[in-house]
Amino acid sequence: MTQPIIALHHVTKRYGDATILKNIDLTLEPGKFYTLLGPSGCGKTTILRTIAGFTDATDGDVLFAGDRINDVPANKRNVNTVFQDYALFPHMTVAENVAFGLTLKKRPKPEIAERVAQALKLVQLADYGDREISALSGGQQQRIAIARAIVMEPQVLLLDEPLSALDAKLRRQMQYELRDLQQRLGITFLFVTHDQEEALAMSDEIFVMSQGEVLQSGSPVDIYDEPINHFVADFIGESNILPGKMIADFQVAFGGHQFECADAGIPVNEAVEIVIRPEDLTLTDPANAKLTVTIDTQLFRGDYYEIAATDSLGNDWLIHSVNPAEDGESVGITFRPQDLHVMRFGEKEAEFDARLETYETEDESHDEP
Ligand SMILES: Nc1ncnc2c1ncn2[C@@H]1O[C@H](COP(=O)(O)OP(=O)(O)OP(=O)(O)O)[C@@H](O)[C@H]1O
Repeated sequence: MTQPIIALHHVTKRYGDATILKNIDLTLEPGKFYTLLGPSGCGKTTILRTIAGFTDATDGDVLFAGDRINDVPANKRNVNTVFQDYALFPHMTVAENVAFGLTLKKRPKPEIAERVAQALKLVQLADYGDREISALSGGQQQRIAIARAIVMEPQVLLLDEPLSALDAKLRRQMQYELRDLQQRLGITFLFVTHDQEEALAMSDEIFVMSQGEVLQSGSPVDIYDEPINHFVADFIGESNILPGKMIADFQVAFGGHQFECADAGIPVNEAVEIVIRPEDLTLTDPANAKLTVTIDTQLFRGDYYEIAATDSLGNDWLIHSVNPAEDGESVGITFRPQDLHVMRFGEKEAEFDARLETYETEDESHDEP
């Protein structure tokens, strides 16, 4: 593995009796786009502040390129932050704002001018240097805040909900721009959001947080397809989460029937939860179906119908279908074994990874001649 640019080892943060971060371990590799995702108050900003040096960890180590930096002051860390409210100086021009950090460092004037011009070009506002901050739109102010951070040439850029003040359309555009900028700069971004769509769209790797803990980390696809528990499944994307029981390896029961699934290593008869994404369900004739449900209601969402239904045991189902159904109609649903994902109650990420390893390795050994 590449030497991490940032690592947190067993980082805990307490304010009085309240434990805000609980034994956080995370590593960031150079040049990747990472996201801290979780509901309000789960500790995302506190992690950024700990890395930036604005907050001290109560316990644990903060490493930069392998060196412990707990005692290094914020202005000596090769890390810059873009804040949620941009924190631009309203009485300065755009160029003066972007130049601020370099001026503080007493860099020569021609160097400052060149680096400011370069940073403004990178955020596509090359001609805006003389503008007043108040004469910029929200999206432009956002880009200036980013220019002011990247002009310092940090190895790590921390972004605290930088898109939250923008309207939906501009927000989408800025998602593309930020991703593109990260790839062009080739530096590490650690982005904070509570918006799961934004996290899925932009990140190489996501850390899903709840109540001061990282519950799961992985690529957007891994986290979407194999959420570790109810919280993650529910927080990321739309899902059907049903109570079930493990019958055997690769066999699970729910909704009154047994089904083939892609999960193993769980004791027989253990109570589990099953996740199926609404887009993995297909409406079909009840005669060919795996389960029959009754349609309660449906909403037209433009490119699909979002259908709410109930099975014979009273479980609620959400189905995305390109075809509409009739309210009150009894319809069949089908799904593939690989679209079921079984979750154990209370399983931690390390246990989940270890379990997956056992049967994924077994699978490979079955493949050998
Ligand atoms: N200086 C402080 N003193 C006491 N408690 C604090 C302090 N700073 C943060 N907290 C508490 O720590 C918890 C985590 O806050 P943090 O800002 O890290 O959450 P967050 O996930 O970034 O939330 P949001 O998405 O709302 O910004 C909150 O309950 C907050 O009230």
